[in-house]
Amino acid sequence: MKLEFKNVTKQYGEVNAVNKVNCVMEKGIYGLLGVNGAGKTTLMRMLCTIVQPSEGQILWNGKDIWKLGGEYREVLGYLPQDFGYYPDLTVYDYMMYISSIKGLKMPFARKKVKQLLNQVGMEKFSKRKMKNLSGGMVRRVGIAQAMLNDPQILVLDEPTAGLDPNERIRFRNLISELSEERLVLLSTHIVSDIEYIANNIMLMKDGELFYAGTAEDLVSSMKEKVWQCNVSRSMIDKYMNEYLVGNIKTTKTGAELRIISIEKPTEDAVAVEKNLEDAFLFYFGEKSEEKQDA
Ligand SMILES: Nc1ncnc2c1ncn2[C@@H]1O[C@H](COP(=O)(O)OP(=O)(O)OP(=O)(O)O)[C@@H](O)[C@H]1O
Repeated sequence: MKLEFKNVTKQYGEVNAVNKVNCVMEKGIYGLLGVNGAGKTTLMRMLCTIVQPSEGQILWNGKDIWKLGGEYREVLGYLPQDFGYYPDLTVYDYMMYISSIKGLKMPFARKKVKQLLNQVGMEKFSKRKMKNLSGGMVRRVGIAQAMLNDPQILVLDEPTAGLDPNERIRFRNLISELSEERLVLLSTHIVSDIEYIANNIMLMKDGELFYAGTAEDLVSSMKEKVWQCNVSRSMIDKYMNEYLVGNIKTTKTGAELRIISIEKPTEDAVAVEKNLEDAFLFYFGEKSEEKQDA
């Protein structure tokens, strides 16, 4: 399986929502990270043939996805960000309804719906109306419906939006479980959603894909070191203004700061291992001074 973006651009008036994206994707989990408005949804909508690129091509095993049409949609599963459903349908009826839209035959659909609801932990709620589900439950049904055709490409647009920390963990495990023999593209602006499950990280900013590769390579591409140091309360603002500061943990006397910097910020600062969160802050973040200036 091979999915290829060739110079893919989407313009909305003056805005380049997606700008000349080039990349090749194969089996595995791809975490698409970017702040709001970076172009993630537009990129995914093009991949799902909902929006047509203004320029460029998306190829599935060497063929243009628009030319493949229905044949391509058969291998695709999509959970949109604004996942719409019929509130009065029960979970089971909703799944059966989507099965019929996807052209699944009745006996097979019944079996598949049962199996998927079981897999996403929703079988015991199959008689509950969609409108009476929690946000996390709705998302789980959303994933199950995207899996009905056993897709080779599974596209999940911010599947963890609005979920609590426990549900996020459950989701990570579920996505990891579902990723076998598939290409999963998952967008988020929360690093921990993908830190442990994605083999590949893609970073988007202002419509451009400016990094695609492993998390390890991304982290080591940062020349800066990550330091941990303790500062007194009165000095916190000074460090916040001078450095790129990640975590701030208040202590009895002041705060423990996680600072990204080439030089050692304080005499007793200790260099610590860099992680994906640091890299994300480094490539997307800004010093609080810059925030104030903006
Ligand atoms: N239908 C549209 N018409 C006009 N502009 C659009 C349209 N869809 C997206 N845009 C613009 O394109 C840019 C990228 O939007 P997109 O929704 O793809 O970003 P995103 O990374 O998915 O953000 P979010 O996480 O907030 O969904 C934004 O500037 C947005 O305002």
